[in-house]
Amino acid sequence: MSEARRPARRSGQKPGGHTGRNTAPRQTRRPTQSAVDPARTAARDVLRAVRERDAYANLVLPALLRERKLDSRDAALATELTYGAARAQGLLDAVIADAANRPVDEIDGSLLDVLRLGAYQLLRTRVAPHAAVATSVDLVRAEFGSGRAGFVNAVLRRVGERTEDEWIDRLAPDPERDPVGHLAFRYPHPLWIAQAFAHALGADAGELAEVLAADDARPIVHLVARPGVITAEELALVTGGEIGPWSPYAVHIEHGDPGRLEPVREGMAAVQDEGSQLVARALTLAPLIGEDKGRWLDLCAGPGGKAALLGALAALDGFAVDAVEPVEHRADLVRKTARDLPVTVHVADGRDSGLEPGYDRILVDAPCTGLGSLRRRPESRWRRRPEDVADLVKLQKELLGAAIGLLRPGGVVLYSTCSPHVSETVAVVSDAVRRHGVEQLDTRELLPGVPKLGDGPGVQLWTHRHGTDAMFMAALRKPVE
Ligand SMILES: C[S@@+](CC[C@H](N)C(=O)[O-])C[C@H]1O[C@@H](n2cnc3c(N)ncnc32)[C@H](O)[C@@H]1O
Repeated sequence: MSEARRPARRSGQKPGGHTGRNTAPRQTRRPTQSAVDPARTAARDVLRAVRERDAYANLVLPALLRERKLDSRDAALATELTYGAARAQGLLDAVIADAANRPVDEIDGSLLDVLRLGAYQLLRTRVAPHAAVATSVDLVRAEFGSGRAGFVNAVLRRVGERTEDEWIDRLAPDPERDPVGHLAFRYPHPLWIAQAFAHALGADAGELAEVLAADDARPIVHLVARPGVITAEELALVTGGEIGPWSPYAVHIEHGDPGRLEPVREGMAAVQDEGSQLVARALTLAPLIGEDKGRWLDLCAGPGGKAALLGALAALDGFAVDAVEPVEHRADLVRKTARDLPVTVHVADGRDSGLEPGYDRILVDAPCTGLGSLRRRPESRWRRRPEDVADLVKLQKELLGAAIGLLRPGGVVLYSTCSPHVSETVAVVSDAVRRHGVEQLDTRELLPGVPKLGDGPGVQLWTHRHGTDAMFMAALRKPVE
């Protein structure tokens, strides 16, 4: 068995046990785990949790940084390395496989995590190459001993022999013959996702590089100022943030933990992507036939960001919102998020909620692949599978059909996804129009002042154009007989 394939020794065992064939040069320095760089140790541990337990890096990392009390410099480095390596995994793996002369699935996972971190530093950061290699070798030596450290040392030295562009020239598909494949390699995304984006862009497929690059940019935090409680101007003043360009409730903050901001702790504001704010607002602006009697429904409500914004807007007019969520702990999150608002939470399947029909306005913010918010969830692009789409589309169609059944004649349903995949967006909407005879409204008119919304009638937001998640939305009105 090669060093690279040797099963990981359980953590907690002392380093220095039998390591089998040792192909590495003799090493005299044996760092202990505690002596190894805390930022890189944290990054390695998060990548391991993502790989072994399907954990979410953006949940595990902040908890781990708090628990280990990393200072702000180490915390920033750990964050950059973890998220950067998680996002770039496809490119890093191709380079590592070439440098190691074997497929990455033949490399022990614990070593692969460190190789990904090391390769990321070598190719995509200004960390000095000797530091990138030495710290990676130290991580492995402290845990597994010199044999495996020698393997990591050799592979990373080979990785460092070329720049990122040189590796792309060597390994990426030819840009003339396979332009989408080339871009998917250069701006690391699975090919099927790059193809789905190109399809959704249609005539604007020339923007694909910008779409993919936007997923790699560090997202800034968007806050929503709760209507009727605080204005965006006041929130920007209190937080030192910038007023968002499109939603009247949005404030952007570049730095800091939003959970520590007083308006967030007091429930006057919350973290919410500006695109999500536009979705909730669009529902409230849609023209009904007949009077709005103030019966609103959010059919897929968890964790409750849009339900809370709808609730706050409903409260201004003395209206009320029902919120449906089948997953108990997510229903709890809705209750928490929308506390003090006229929002009633129902734990139920939206396809068969048992609610009384006759709603004026319904939001179907359907479960989806989430391909529109990959920048916020670093590892998710590598976890999603194209096979996921068909099951989600079936559920999306059923939920939209159920919502139309709950609308009163002249009422409006707003269908939205945090995905631009056309099977989840325009195809679901066309199916509903065909099957249920609803009228498609020009959704662009429900986002006043927002530019570049395409040909309609649905709206596709794009991160590279609008700075929001790539939300899709379409407003459908039930005809009056
Ligand atoms: C995209 S999320 C909604 C996000 C939410 N609107 C917000 O702004 O916080 C989709 C939600 O639909 C829920 N869901 C899944 N299956 C459902 C079903 N059959 N009926 C209703 N909701 C469902 C999921 O649990 C998830 O909480």
